[in-house]
Amino acid sequence: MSDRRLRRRQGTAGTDNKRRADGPHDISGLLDGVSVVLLDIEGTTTPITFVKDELFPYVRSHVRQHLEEHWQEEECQEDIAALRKQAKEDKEMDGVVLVPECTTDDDEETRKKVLSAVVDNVLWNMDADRKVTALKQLQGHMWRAAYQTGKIKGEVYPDVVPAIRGWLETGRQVYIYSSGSVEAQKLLFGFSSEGDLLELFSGHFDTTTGLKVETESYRRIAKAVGCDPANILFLTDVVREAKPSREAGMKTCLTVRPGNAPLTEEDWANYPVIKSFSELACNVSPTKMRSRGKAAT
Ligand SMILES: CSCCC(=O)C(=O)COP(=O)(O)O
Ligand SMILES: [Mg+2]
Repeated sequence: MSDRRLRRRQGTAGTDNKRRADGPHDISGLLDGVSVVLLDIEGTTTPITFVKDELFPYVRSHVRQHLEEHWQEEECQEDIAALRKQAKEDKEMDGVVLVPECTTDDDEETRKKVLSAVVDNVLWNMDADRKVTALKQLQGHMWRAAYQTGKIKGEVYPDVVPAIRGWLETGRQVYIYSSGSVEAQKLLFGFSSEGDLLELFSGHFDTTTGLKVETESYRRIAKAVGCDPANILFLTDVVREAKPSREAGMKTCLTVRPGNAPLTEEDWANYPVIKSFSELACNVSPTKMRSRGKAAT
């Protein structure tokens, strides 16, 4: 059997991302009728390596220190309570670490025991790259200090800002939908390598609206932005997110970026694919710029 047929049978694309990204793929008319562009972050606006090699390791190496320093604070206790609640829901899962009850008045021995359990619980959740709100809220709170002190700068692909500006100039709105908490999203774009980009976005959605693999989440987003799903274009690197967004009636396009998981032949056949936002850029003419506010087709 040929390599290609074998890969198709196994449902794996091998090096196809590179081969296919260099070849033709149909994205014509993708922006037609679109008045809202909804963007994923990791693997779409931002390299996966930034999340996996900078953001997540920061949490792993600072979680104990963060808990030690903020233990008495309401926000920290709320984060711990949310992790405890999530762990109870996960109690049947392999290797789950439960978080014992605690108060800020506990003796030192109890505090240390609970703190270690929280650290282990966070690491267990992160080992599985779980997208649960409790973990994402804590991560967002931890990254706050890292961004504000300049230890971390949000990475954004160079083709992202020019394309967004073109969409805005042609009367479209841009929203973010990421598993990272809304606070984490605002930090990434507020303290980005390209400066403060928050003014580009009309709003942000996270897992408090629902998981990205569930169709209902996309229906909720469409309702929240007051737009028919058919007029929303969702860009993501993950097929498990593309599928439910399409089921909800949105237009969907996959993004291929360096380091993203390879797409299968079937994915290439089923979805439009871009490797840079510049493929969806609007060349704004001076006339169109003067009539801002009108959605272009
Ligand atoms: C908002 S930055 C942190 C990204 C993150 O925590 C994550 O899980 C990535 O999720 P995405 O939905 O952007 O792929
Ligand atoms: Mg992604």
